[in-house]
Amino acid sequence: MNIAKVIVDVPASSINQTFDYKIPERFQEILNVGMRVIVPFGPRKIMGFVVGRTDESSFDKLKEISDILDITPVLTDELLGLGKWLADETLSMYITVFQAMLPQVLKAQYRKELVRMTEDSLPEDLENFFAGRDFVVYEEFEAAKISFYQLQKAIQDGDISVNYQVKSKITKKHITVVEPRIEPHSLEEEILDLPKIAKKQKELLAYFIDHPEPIDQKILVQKCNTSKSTIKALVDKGLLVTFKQEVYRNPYDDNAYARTVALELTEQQQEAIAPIKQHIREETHDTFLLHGVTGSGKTEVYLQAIQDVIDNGKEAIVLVPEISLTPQMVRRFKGRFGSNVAVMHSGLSSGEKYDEWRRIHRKEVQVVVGARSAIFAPFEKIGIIIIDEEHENSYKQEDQPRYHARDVAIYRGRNHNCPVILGSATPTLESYARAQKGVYQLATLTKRTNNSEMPDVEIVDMRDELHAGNRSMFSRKLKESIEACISRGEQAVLLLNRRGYSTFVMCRDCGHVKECPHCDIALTYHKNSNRLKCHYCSYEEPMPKICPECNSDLIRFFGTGTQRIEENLTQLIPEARVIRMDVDTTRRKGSHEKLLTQFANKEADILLGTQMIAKGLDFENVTLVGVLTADSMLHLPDFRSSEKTFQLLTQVSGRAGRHELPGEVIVQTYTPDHYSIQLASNYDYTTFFQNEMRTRKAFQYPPYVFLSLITVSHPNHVSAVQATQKIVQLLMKNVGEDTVVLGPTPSPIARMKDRYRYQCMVKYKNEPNLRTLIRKIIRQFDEEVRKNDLLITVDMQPYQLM
Ligand SMILES: Nc1ncnc2c1ncn2[C@@H]1O[C@H](COP(=O)(O)OP(=O)(O)OP(=O)(O)O)[C@@H](O)[C@H]1O
Ligand SMILES: [Zn+2]
Ligand SMILES: [Zn+2]
Repeated sequence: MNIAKVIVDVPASSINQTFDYKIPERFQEILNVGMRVIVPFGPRKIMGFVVGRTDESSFDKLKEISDILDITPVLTDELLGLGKWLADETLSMYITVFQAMLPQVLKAQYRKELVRMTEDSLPEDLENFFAGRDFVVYEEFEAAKISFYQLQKAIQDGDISVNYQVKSKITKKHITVVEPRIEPHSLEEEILDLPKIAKKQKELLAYFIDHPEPIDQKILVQKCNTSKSTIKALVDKGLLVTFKQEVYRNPYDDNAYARTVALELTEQQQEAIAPIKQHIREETHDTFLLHGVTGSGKTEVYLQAIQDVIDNGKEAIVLVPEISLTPQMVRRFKGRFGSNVAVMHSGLSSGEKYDEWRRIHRKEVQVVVGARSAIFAPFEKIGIIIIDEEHENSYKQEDQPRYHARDVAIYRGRNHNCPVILGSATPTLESYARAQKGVYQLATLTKRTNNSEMPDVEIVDMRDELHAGNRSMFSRKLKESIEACISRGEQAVLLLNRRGYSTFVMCRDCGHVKECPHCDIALTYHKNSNRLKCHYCSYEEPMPKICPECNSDLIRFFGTGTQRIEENLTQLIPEARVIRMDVDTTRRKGSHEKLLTQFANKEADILLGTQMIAKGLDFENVTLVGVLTADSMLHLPDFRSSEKTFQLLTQVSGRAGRHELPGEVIVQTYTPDHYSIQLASNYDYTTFFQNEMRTRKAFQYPPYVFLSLITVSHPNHVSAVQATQKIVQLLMKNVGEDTVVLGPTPSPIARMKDRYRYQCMVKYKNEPNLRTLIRKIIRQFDEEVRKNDLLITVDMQPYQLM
């Protein structure tokens, strides 16, 4: 078995296969499948994953593996198999999938360097540049402003060569630890021997008499109010020693969480958990849909199921939406399982993420709570997989590989013979339909744990407000309720459903709207900088003073950004203290948590924010929830817009009156009769499901059919249309009768970053060879993709149709 099969780090469809390499003698014993290696590939050295070992190769002149990057495999056999399946399923490259399974720091970085190959003199510029050195990093050449042509020629002549160095980004954290070198009783003598003026040194030694154990130098300096130089002086005298120790970066102080114990389950919870526990015990796979109203105690069910898994010696993966990985959520898991929990989400630094991953990899924890990519946790004895708020869009990755965490969860659940739980107050139509058909097991929690009523929802028709002469964003009813709420000393949450709305700039005279010159989308006004920005390509320009079309000075911004709402709010109710939460105020690391903590500490009366405030928050003093524009999402070109509206309204309503105090919800809308608004206000999921299923059936959308979306983009309009047209034709010729191929149609955002975008949509019920077919079709465009800047992306389960 001296040949390794390697997937190399070249994300190109023509290279999406294994390559054979000889395993040199010195690596024979240690090289294992799942390790990362460095291999020569063409003129350079690159990273690759070993996916197999074999004795034979159909090639006779094999190159050798240059180096091994890992000591233990980073991908288990199960993950390698999963990666292969996932790449096929989502039409992605193997390398892209493997890298998606690992923390960012394990992706290799390549450094180019120039190597002098000759003793003869080089052209003057280059000679000066090398200045007697044998190697120079490539960036230096770029900075040196020497003609590239000269370098090219020297490379052709063999005087200089380009070397690719693979550098891993891994950094481990070390601390300096201090401990006494001699026995405590001898320390006493030493103290007496020290000169009188060495007071600080004496104090420090005295500390070690009582605490002889090693201590982090930083903590020691703080604790003893001493300095590094004092420590050093004692080290020099041979009384103390310091050494470096590797530590994990743990962003959470595990001791800071008060331990909780299992609550006595309500009857409904018991009924829901019984079959799950049975599967844990019997080690069998099944998928459960836990449909429970907000506040019905789904999380407690998860916690107790996980406890069983831990007692069984197995491991648990819990996925929560990125946004709800709030301190509250972390506290609930760390509170129950302490340091047995690793947490993975994008708010951590890449070093912290790597350390949390290593704790999982080394099996030092049994539970991981994380966002989407935690589904790839390298556990080997998984006993349960839980996806909380399973309806959340963030479980679908909108980038290669375009996978849905739910599919991965079920695949791994089968591999490990363990139950998978999907939990939500508003399950996706897809999941609920599967539960109805018996593909998933349905468990329902209809009551809140404290039996408190769901808060009353009042719908306010904003057209009536206009007729009554109220042109503000706040209805009279909402204003009154906010004032009453504040005067009772309670708190309010206001949701601005911003998608589809933003602050665009329009000329009042001629109606001209400022658009991005590179994308077909209006520019957004940013007040802080008084500039217009594009959210798709980061283009920006200063806010114009006059209209570029008609020179009128009546150019103004419109729309309803959170910033403007905040201003209106403070004008309307000056005594209100407001915390605003949106992408702008939560950009900095930790700011999300900080704002929530302030709100929890009652430092504000109102929490105003976008979607990110709708989920998972549990504040006992919140009694009023206001939705400013319930319908702003309804009119997006997306067949899921009603479903998303229903979900959002239900989730945000669930934030009010969760504890002793009764809650109230006010929903402002211009379309009060729309069924998703009406039914959400009655918490009527079942009727919503039935209605929406009828619509989906009539228009042939999921879950009645499957969709595949192919998007083609090119800087030239005609090229984009033509390529899409060709794809459509090739598909039509080869699919079954019942399959519908739509297109070419311009994407809803028809131009982005100066590229024209067209799409082709396939709707099908049964098309077993579709993936192979699409792969084959795309291969026909390989050349155009490589040379002509054509871009084709395929999404086998599209959620974003833009
Ligand atoms: N069996 C129980 N007895 C008493 N209190 C409980 C019980 N189960 C859960 N709770 C409490 O009820 C509250 C709501 O529960 P939890 O947050 O788990 O609900 P949820 O269904 O996850 O809600 P949401 O979907 O709104 O996040 C929590 O404060 C929780 O501690
Ligand atoms: Zn104008
Ligand atoms: Zn743009």
